[in-house]
Amino acid sequence: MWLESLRIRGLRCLDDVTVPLTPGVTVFAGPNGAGKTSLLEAAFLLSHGRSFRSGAREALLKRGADSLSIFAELRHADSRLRRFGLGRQGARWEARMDGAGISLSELVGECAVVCFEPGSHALIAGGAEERRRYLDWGVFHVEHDFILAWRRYQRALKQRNALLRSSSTVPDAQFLPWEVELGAAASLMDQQRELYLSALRTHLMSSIEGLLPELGLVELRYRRGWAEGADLTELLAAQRGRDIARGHTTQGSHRADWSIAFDHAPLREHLSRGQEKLTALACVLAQASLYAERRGEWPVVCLDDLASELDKAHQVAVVEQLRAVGAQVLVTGTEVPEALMDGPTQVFHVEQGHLSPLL
Ligand SMILES: Nc1ncnc2c1ncn2[C@@H]1O[C@H](COP(=O)(O)OP(=O)(O)OP(=O)(O)O)[C@@H](O)[C@H]1O
Repeated sequence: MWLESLRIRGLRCLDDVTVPLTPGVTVFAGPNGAGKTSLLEAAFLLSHGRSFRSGAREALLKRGADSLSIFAELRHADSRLRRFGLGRQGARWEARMDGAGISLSELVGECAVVCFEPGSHALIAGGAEERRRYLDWGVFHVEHDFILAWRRYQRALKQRNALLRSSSTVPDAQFLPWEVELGAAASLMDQQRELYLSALRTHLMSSIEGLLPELGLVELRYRRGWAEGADLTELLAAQRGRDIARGHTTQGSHRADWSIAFDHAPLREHLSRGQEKLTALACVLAQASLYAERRGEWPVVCLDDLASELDKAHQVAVVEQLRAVGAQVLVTGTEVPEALMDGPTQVFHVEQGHLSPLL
C-alpha cells in the first residue's frame, strides 16, 4: 500500500500542509525543528491511533489550536483507493473512511505504517510496554478477532482493579466473574501472541541476517505474563490478598513480554547501542515483512533521521531491500542521505513547517 497524499492541519508546527506522494522512496530534508518528524508522525497516527513519540497527546496539537486533522489517500496493491480522515477536537478522536464514520480500530486495521526512529531502540532496551504494543499491533493486523479478546481482557482488568482498590471489603463472589473472564480472554490472547511470534521468527532471522550477520542465530523468547502451566483464573483467586495489598492485578496478559537472544550475544547487555538500534530496525522490518506475507502488500515504512541512526552500509542495505519489494518508504534527514542518491527518490525541503518539492 502507499500513501498518495497526506494533508495535515494543526499538528505541532504543521499548520496546513499537503504532501503529494509517489510509491517509492521520499525524503523530507531540512534543518532541525523544521517539522520533518511531525510528517511521519501524522502517517503513523493513522495506523496506530497514537504517536511514536512519548509525551502527552495534547502536545500533538499545534500550540493555541483546539483541533488537528489528518486526511490521507491510500492506494492498496489491488488498486483500491481509500480516503481516510482522523481528527481530534478537544479530547475526542474521530475517524472516517470514504466519508463514513468508523472506529479508531477500524482505521488502524485498514492502514499499516511502521516506523524506525531514534526512540525505536526502546523496543530492545526499554520496558515491556513498548514490546507489548509492538506485538499487539502485529497480532491485531493478522488475527482479526484478537481485538475482541483484547477488549474483553481490558474491561475485566479494569473491573478487577477497581474492586481491589475498593475501600470497603468486597466479597469473593464479586471478584470471581472478572477472574473467569480474565482467564478466558488471556488464554485467547496468549495463543495468538505466541503464534504470531513463532511466525515472526523466520522474518526476523532474514532481516537479522542482512543487518547483523555477526551475531549468529537469533532466538525469540516469549513470556505470557503468568506462571507457565498455571491456570490464570485459579492463580488470580489464590493471590487476591496480595493483589489487594498492591492495589492492582500483578499477573496476566497485561504483563506479557518477549525478548531476543543471539548466539553471540545471549544477553541484551551484550549488544552495543548501535546493535540495539539495528536489532530494533530488524524487528520493524520483520513485522512489515510478515504483514506483507499475510495481507499481500507491504505497509508504508517510515525511517526517521536515517543517516544519524545508521552507518552508510546499513542505510544502503535497508533502502535497497525496501526498494526491491516495492514498499513506500518515507525518510527524514537534515540532508538527503548519501545512500539514497543513487536510486529514484522524491525529495521535499521542509522549513518551519512548510514544504517545497526539490526533485
Ligand atoms: N504542540 C506544538 N505546537 C507548535 N509547535 C510545536 C509543537 N510541538 C512541537 N513543536 C515544534 O514543531 C517542530 C517539530 O519538530 P519535528 O520534531 O517535527 O522537527 P524535525 O524537523 O524532525 O527536527 P529534528 O531534525 O530536530 O529532529 C519543532 O520546531 C517544535 O519546537
